[in-house]
Amino acid sequence: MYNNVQLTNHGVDEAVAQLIKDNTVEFFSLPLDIKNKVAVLGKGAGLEGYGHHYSRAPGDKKDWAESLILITQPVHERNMKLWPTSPPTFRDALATYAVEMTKLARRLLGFMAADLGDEDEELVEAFTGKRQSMAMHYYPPCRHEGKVLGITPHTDGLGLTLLLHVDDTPGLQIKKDGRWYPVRPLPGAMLVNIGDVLDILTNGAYKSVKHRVIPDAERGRTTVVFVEEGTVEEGMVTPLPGLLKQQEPRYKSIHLDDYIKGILKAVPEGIRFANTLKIQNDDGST
Ligand SMILES: O=C(O)CCC(=O)C(=O)O
Ligand SMILES: [Fe+2]
Repeated sequence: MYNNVQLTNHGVDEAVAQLIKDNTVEFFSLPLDIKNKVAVLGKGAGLEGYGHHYSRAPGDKKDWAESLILITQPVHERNMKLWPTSPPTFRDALATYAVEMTKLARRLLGFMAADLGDEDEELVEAFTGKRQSMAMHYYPPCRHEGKVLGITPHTDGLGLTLLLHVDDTPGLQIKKDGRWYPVRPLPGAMLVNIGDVLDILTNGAYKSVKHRVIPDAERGRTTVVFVEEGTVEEGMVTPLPGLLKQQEPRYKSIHLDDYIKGILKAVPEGIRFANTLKIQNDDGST
């Protein structure tokens, strides 16, 4: 069972991946006033748009990244005012990449369902037709090691995250057994990251992984991150009903809307909201 792997044989159309990489690099290289045309709308308006999204971490280290976050599916939830028109091929690149990534996510979720013995593919169903978003990040080089972080340590709050490295600059680290391990970008590879919602849906079988980004002293780093949300019927974030026929639930159920509100409040405080949903056993274990 895996919860953080790099897939090299992922079948994503190379031209489609190249197009999103090229457009992302070009976007971040544009003058600030152009990028700010799609700036985050401000407090309470959600995370969509261009800006310094993660500079809300507690502690004295500042997050050192420029990001562009957009909802890509369903189409009617796209906020086209925040979809850049420069470079001119960016919108097309985003839309075609989202379609390719939906196919890859379906295949991966199918493997996970088989692995879990989820014969009815409830896991695949949970993600079908749900909201997807993309986050493009640029981490400028930084020589002040120790003073800044590319992205503060976190687990991804939502379902399945698929990360595409645009270059081979290192920076991403994952936490395992209390230690940070660097992820070395493999050319063309897609990094699979389990988010907290997937952890909850699989009743803890697939565990979300804590990760952070450390900026490189010499080179900038660009990534393209695809995120898919998953819920069971009525928009609930809960262990899959099929799994609970044979297991006790490890997480309480919550509606996705309340879950997202919970994350937005917990993240700035450095809290993993999913932990608050864990069911304690009589002996205090989870
Ligand atoms: O850019 C990266 O390597 C990580 C980005 C990330 O953790 C995120 O978007 O949640
Ligand atoms: Fe992340």
